[in-house]
Amino acid sequence: MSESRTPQVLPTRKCTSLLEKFSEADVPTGRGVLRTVVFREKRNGREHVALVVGEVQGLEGVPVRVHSECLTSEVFGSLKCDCREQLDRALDFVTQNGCGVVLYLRQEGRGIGLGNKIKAYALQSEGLDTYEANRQLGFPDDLRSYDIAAEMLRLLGVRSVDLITNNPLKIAGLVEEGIPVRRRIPSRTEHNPHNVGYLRTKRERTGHLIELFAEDDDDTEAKVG
Ligand SMILES: Nc1nc2c(ncn2[C@@H]2O[C@H](COP(=O)(O)OP(=O)(O)OP(=O)(O)O)[C@@H](O)[C@H]2O)c(=O)[nH]1
Ligand SMILES: [Zn+2]
Repeated sequence: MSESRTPQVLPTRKCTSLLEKFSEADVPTGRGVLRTVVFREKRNGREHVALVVGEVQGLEGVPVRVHSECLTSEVFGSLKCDCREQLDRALDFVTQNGCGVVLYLRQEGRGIGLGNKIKAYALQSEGLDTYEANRQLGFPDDLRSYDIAAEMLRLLGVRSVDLITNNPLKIAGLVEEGIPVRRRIPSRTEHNPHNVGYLRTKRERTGHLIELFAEDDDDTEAKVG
């Protein structure tokens, strides 16, 4: 009797490439030089940025922040969220560490875009929370995907990451896209009267590991901030 040859099911990932590496230069900043690498999405020309410190090619456990664009806080100083502070603290961490990557993804408003985020803010001023406002506009809670981030990391030669985040879905998203997450580095920011409700909602509704109050402190892990 001939040997049965049941095909083995192997883990797969998309073979198609979503991105091209478009340009690269050293940019001096107050924190030091950031190697600024721009990737372009082939399907729509959208540009995403990797800010690289040190030599990360072929390394395991590279400190990485996967950051989503937030024009309102990062450029205009909005106090409604903690995005700008998270970005600043991640840049502090990778520059002080001498090695790491901050990916700046053009996924404004958790992927719904700036105009829709401002529509969501208008609904929030009527009493809806951040997720209810998204739903009212016909969007899911979070429209982001991590395929672009994963491909950027692969193109940079990063083998596994220590992810700077409080968002468990971000960890799961990267792992699903084939990037091993060795551990989480918590990102701690200050809350204010304008963002405390938003942070609390993220903690309660989507399990964000946000330390809001002194009793949440756990000094056993490395932290950003
Ligand atoms: N739709 C919507 N997007 C928001 C709102 N507030 C902030 N954002 C967006 O949320 C995104 C924040 O993303 P991240 O900085 O990755 O934060 P996160 O998903 O909470 O995860 P970590 O910061 O990694 O813990 C940015 O794109 C902001 O523009 C809001 O009320 N509604
Ligand atoms: Zn924000």
